[in-house]
Parts: sequence; C-alpha cells; structure tokens
Amino acid sequence: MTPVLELNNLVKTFGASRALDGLSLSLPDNSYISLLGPSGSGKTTLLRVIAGFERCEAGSIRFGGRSMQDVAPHRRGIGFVFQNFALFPHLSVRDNIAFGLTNRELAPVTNAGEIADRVQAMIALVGLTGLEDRAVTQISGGQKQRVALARTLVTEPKMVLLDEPLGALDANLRARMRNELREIRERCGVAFLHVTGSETEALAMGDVVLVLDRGRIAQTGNSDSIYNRPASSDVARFLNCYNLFSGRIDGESFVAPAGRLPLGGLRQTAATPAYAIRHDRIAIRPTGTGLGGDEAAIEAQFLAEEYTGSAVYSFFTTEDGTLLEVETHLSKDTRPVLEPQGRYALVWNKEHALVYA
Ligand SMILES: Nc1ncnc2c1ncn2[C@@H]1O[C@H](COP(=O)(O)OP(=O)(O)OP(=O)(O)O)[C@@H](O)[C@H]1O
Repeated sequence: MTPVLELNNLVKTFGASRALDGLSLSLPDNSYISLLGPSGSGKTTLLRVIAGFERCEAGSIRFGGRSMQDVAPHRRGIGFVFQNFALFPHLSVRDNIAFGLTNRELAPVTNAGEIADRVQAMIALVGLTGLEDRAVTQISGGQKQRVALARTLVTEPKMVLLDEPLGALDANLRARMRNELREIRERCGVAFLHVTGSETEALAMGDVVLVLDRGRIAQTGNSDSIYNRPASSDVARFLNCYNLFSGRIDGESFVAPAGRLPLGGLRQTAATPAYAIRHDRIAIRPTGTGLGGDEAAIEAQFLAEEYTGSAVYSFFTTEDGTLLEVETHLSKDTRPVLEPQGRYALVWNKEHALVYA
C-alpha cells in the first residue's frame, strides 16, 4: 500500500524530556491505524507534530509525498478530532458541522447551497439525520462524537488524527462507537490515526497497530501479531495480558528469581531478557501433581480473584513476590475454587511461552 505519511527520525524535546526520540514510521493510506502507548510515551505530542501544532528539533515529515517542513497546520489537509470534542455549545448540530467549512482560513465555502449540501451529506454519513437542528448540549456523548468527526470530515481532509476519541464516553458506548468509527472511515476512504491508551481498543480497531514507547515506535503490526508476538517485554507488559519474569537463560532453562522455567515457544532477540506467558494460557492445579513433558510450572500463593461473569481473574504471588495473573474463561473451564492464601501450581505448556534474550 502507498504510504500516506512518512516520518523520519523525529526528535521533539521539552526541556530535559525527549517526547519523541528519533521516531520513524510509514503509514498506509486508506486504513485504520491505532497508535497505542502508555501515559507519557509521546502519543499526543506525535499527533500535534503531524498536525503542525508543534515543531520538531530534527527529522522530517512527508504527507502525501510532500514535505511538511514549512506547511502551516491549516494547509496540510489533515483533520484533528479532540478527546473532549471541542464543539461550540451555542450552535446546533448543523451549524457546528458547517463551521469547519465556512470559517476555515484556506478556501472557505461561502455558497449557501453548497454548504447545505455538504453538511447534509456529512450528517447522513455519520448517522445524525433528524438531529440537524438540535443544540449540541441536547445530544448524547456518542452523538457529540459524531458531530466532532463530521465537522472535521466535511473539510475533506486526506487523513484524520483522533486523540483518544472514545475517552470521554462510558464503557458501553465506547464499544459501540468502535464499530461506528471503523464504518465511517471505510465510507470516506481516508486514513484514520487513532491514539489510545487502551490495548483492547487499539487491537479491536486497527488494521495496523503501532506501539509507542518512550518516544519511539516499539512495534508495528496487525492486531494478531502484536497480541501473540509482542516484540519486547515492554510491549508484552503494556498489553496487560502477559505474566513476565525477568532473569537469564541457562542452558535449556530460563532462570528467574521465581523459579527455573524450561525453554520452549517463540524466542526473540531483545536487549532485556524476559520470559512471558499469557494470563489465559495458565491452568491452576493442586501442588504435587506431576507435570507432562511439555509443561512448565511455578508454585504460588492465591491472593484474590475478580469474577466478571464470562471469566475469572485469579491473582497469585510467588515466594520472591512476583505477582501473577490467571484468566479462566468460564465458557471453556469451570470456575476455580481456591483456598484463601492456599498454595497452587500454575501450569502451562512451555511452547506457549515467549522468551526474550
Ligand atoms: N508542553 C509540554 N511541556 C513540557 N513537557 C511536555 C509537554 N508536553 C508533553 N510533555 C512531556 O512529553 C512527554 C510525552 O507527553 P505526551 O503528552 O505526548 O504523552 P502521551 O503519550 O500523550 O501521554 P497521555 O496518555 O498521558 O496523554 C511526557 O513526558 C510529557 O510530560
């Protein structure tokens, strides 16, 4: 796919802190791209740099094949949707959307017929038909989100940047809006770059997922490769679905303070050695039961559990204080009955482990 945006070696500092630390990436056109990163990793800074609201000390930005070096934000053809929507409370849905067309610095649209047609088409595209004359103070959070998106899309940007666009919505609505956003993007055929701190949102939405860590891209891939083959223990930690052990390789074992784990599974080269096993790959057994030849196990004390209806999350600690989590899906397994403070063997197939060394 042709890249719509190419960033090369971007550096942006704020005093002593490097918000972007030699960041490079290339984004495909006409696709949904999720940008996932922990708090402070540089997500907002990156969006602001792409939009032109911030300047970098070093590096280059090419958008649609053109250098953006001296191009002002309003001339870039890049739309921005803010987390809090930034709507005008005194204007109706229609007038909020029209605002982007009539008040833009570059080629404002003045023909009333054209404005009406373009705004109406946008209202239909985002599913707000019937609410045109409503004040934006009298619509729901999800509808506000659509107005914010329509106000950007009406200006026909070649790419849309969305900064935590679902962050202000409650959990149910957030899940519904994921689908809506993907469908709207498909209908308008431009690239969306969606910033989020939520791994489930990033994996659910992105055709391509970028993981940002300390101002650099730590991994780029589709959801499946990010989830199943995180490129480093930092990415695995951030995905929130892996138990991680630090330690070192010794022959055919990984030696961690929590115990000796047989090697197996996928090995990846990484600066910091680590052993990772997914929460949902672990079975809880009584201690002292034998292990199969392909199994790895560690003993741990049960601390607490969280029941969500479809799954149970059980928390354990090893003797050295490593906290471990086990996710049991109740559609596959029965709910574990665990003694408070009891000791258990946590067992997994060693082929399911990821080893970084
Ligand atoms: N205007 C600023 N002045 C000083 N430091 C800043 C400024 N903006 C960002 N930073 C710093 O740059 C780093 C990246 O910040 P940024 O807001 O881009 O992170 P983020 O990934 O969007 O975080 P969050 O998810 O918490 O919003 C942080 O260390 C932050 O403290």
